[in-house]
Order: sequence, then C-alpha cells, then structure tokens
Amino acid sequence: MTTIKSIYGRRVWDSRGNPTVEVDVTLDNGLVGRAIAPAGASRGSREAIDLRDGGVALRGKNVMQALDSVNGPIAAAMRGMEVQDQQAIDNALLALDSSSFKEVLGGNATVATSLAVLHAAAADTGKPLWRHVADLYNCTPSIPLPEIQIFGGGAHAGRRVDIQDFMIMVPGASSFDEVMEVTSEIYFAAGDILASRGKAAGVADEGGWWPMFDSNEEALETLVLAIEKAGEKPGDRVVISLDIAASEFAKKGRYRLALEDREMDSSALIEMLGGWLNDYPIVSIEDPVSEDDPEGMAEFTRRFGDQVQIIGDDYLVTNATLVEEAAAAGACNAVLIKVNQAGTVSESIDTYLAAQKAGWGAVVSARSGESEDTSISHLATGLGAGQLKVGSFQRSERMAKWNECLRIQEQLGAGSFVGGASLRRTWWGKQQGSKGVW
Ligand SMILES: O=C(O)[C@@H](CO)OP(=O)(O)O
Ligand SMILES: [Mg+2]
Repeated sequence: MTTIKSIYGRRVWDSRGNPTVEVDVTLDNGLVGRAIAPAGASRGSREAIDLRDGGVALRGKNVMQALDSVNGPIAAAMRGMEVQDQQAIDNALLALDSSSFKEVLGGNATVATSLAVLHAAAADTGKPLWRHVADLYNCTPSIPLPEIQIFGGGAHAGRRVDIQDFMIMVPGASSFDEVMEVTSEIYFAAGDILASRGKAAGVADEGGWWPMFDSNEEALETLVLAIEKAGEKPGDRVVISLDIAASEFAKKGRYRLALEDREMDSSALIEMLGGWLNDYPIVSIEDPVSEDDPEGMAEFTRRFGDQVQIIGDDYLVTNATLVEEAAAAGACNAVLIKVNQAGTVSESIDTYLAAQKAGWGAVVSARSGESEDTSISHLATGLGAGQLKVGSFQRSERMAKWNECLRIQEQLGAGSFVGGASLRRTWWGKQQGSKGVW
C-alpha cells in the first residue's frame, strides 16, 4: 500500500495569461503526481465553479482561495490516504464540499488534486497514465480520433463570429500521424484563403484562425474550400464538426446571431442548422441549442440524430444524472467529457459510463484556457473514448496534447488508432458501411 505523504498547491499561469491551480501529490515512496486545472470561457451554468478571488487584483481572477483549499483542508484530508483508491480520494473531496457546484473548495482546486492523484497512482504502479486509466476502469485503450479547430469564434475570438468552433475530423485516416498531416494542410490552406481575402485577424484562444467573416455560413463555405485546396474531397476522408455553443448567444428563449443582425426562436435555429447539415459535410454538432432549451435539444436529436453526432457540452456539463435524463428524453447522442466541469476524475468516469450505458458516444475535451498538462490525452486513450477535442495548431498548450497522443501511439502500437469507428452511426459511417468498411 502506498499512501499520500503530502499535497502542495501552487499558482501557475494558463494559456490566456490567467492564474490557475497546479497540484503536486507526493507519495510516501517519494514519487510525485502533478496536474494543472484548466479553465473555460463558454461555461455551462451547471458546471463545477472555477473559484476566483474577485476584487481588482488580476481582474478578479486570482486563485488564492482555491490554493488555500488545496494547502489547507484538502492536504489535511488526503494525508495518509491510499493513492490507488481514486474513488475514496474523490469521495473525500466530496465530503469536504457537499455544495452543488463545489463552490466551497473550488472546482479548480478539486480537479487539479483529483488528477494529480491519478498521476501519482500511475507513477506508483510504474505504468504510463493511459495504461493506469485503462486498468483502473477496465477499459480497452485506443488512440482517439481528434477534432481539430480551423476557425475559432464565439467567446474564444471576441464574438466576431457567433458560432464557436469550426473543426475538421479525418475519420478516414489510418493513424494519428495521418490525421495531423492532413489537418495541417487544411489549416494552412484555410489561413492562405483568409490572408488572400484580407479576412485574417490572427489566431483565436484555441489556435484556430480568428476570421473576419461577414456571415457564419461564410466560415463553412471557406472550410469546404480549404479542404478542397488541400487536395481532399469534403465528406470523403475529411468531415466537418461544429460546436455551436448556442448558450452563448441565447437570451430568454431567443437566439441572436450578432454578426448577421438576426434573431430567431429555437425552431428557426434548428431549421437553419438543419440546412447546414444538408449543404455541408458536417458529421458532428455540439450544443446546437442552449443549455436551457431541452425541448429544442430533443427536437434536434429527433430530426437529425440518425445522421450526425449530437454532443451535449454546456447542456450536460459532464454530469451523469443529466446524461441519464437527456438519454431518457431523447436529447443528444454523445457527451463531452471535461474533467473540470465535474470537478473530480470519478464523477467524470461516472458520466462516461452513463453515456456508454445509453449507447452514446463520448468526446474527451480540453478547455479554452489550458496548460502543458496532457492528462486528457491519456484519459481519452485509456478509456478508449473514441474522440478527443483539443483546439488547434499554433498554441503549444494544444500541441502538448496532440504530440502526447503520438507518443502514446508508439507505446500502444500500430493499429491502436480508433479511426472513424465512433462515427459509425452517422451518415459518414453509414457510407463507409456501404463500402464494406465495417
Ligand atoms: O465549449 C467548449 O467546448 C470549450 C472548448 O472548445 O470551450 P470552453 O472551454 O471555453 O468552455
Ligand atoms: Mg462546447
């Protein structure tokens, strides 16, 4: 039995220049596990609280209270605990904070601690983290299919474009390296198109281009053009994935696309998105309606759920109960897994298992505020979740995660890349099925 000797929280800085929480877990045998809390910008209202100090210093974003949680009650409770019992560790965190959204300790304090314990436990067994996760949760590991952002919008790019993430997936690739190669070509083709039209404003929070489009649909048209310019046939090996992040432009049951100066109700939004599904090779769509529009989500899923992957992010906030309720209501067919939305590893796994039970897909995801921490590459692989969403190129906090997948792929061996299997039930998957791929 290996026990926790000490826990130490320090202030570090994330990719947006905001302070965040890093936790070191030191074991009685001297081994150390470390993790850093990420932070979202387009947050669901029901996710674990990212505890910030308020006041004028650091624009109210300091994390000294969250660090006090780590170095005070959390460190005291964890000392002497068995590091391999992740569930007991996470239960102890919940016992210290029984509030709905971890507002006592701070979700940033709990997530960094919970993940750091997971790392320490892996170090204790001498296994890479992905293998520890696979063994702990009895999963078959596989290298995930990435969703990589080409254009950033919404809360990640000054709300210049209303829709948040315009991404591509390469489900027809046979390895992770091939995905990166194809995506890199498309990324630069997209940049060239923007530059030649005078529409490039730099890169957004997750590394995708920050475009100055005149409509949201212009992003889709340009994305298709970029795919073609890179020598690919849209819908063949390469497909499109969107995060609408509709809660960000929803107000009192109405949706306002500021870029186009248009306002609509839920059914008009569903109609508009349905038109896009018809006109562009979109295989996955996240938060098509707002977190407060369950009828809209069920309606969207009823109409398009047999063609595309419909992911709940703000809508489900990595919460097992919300997944169960949504599945019963026929809303969504996949969940985004963000460990800091739940606040602990165990609650995130519960959500993943609830999604599996419902026959849903799962996408492990980064936040828009990130760091060099690569835990999610290991989680996605160890669980065999199928997909990983991390943002784009030109930002090293994203590249750290993509590159970690390349290293893991070497350890796990050829044939460990899951490819487009998780898209089997979409129009793309059915097309592959008719070609005899599965
Ligand atoms: O909405 C999302 O899926 C994430 C990542 O793109 O953004 P944020 O971390 O800002 O919530
Ligand atoms: Mg999202």
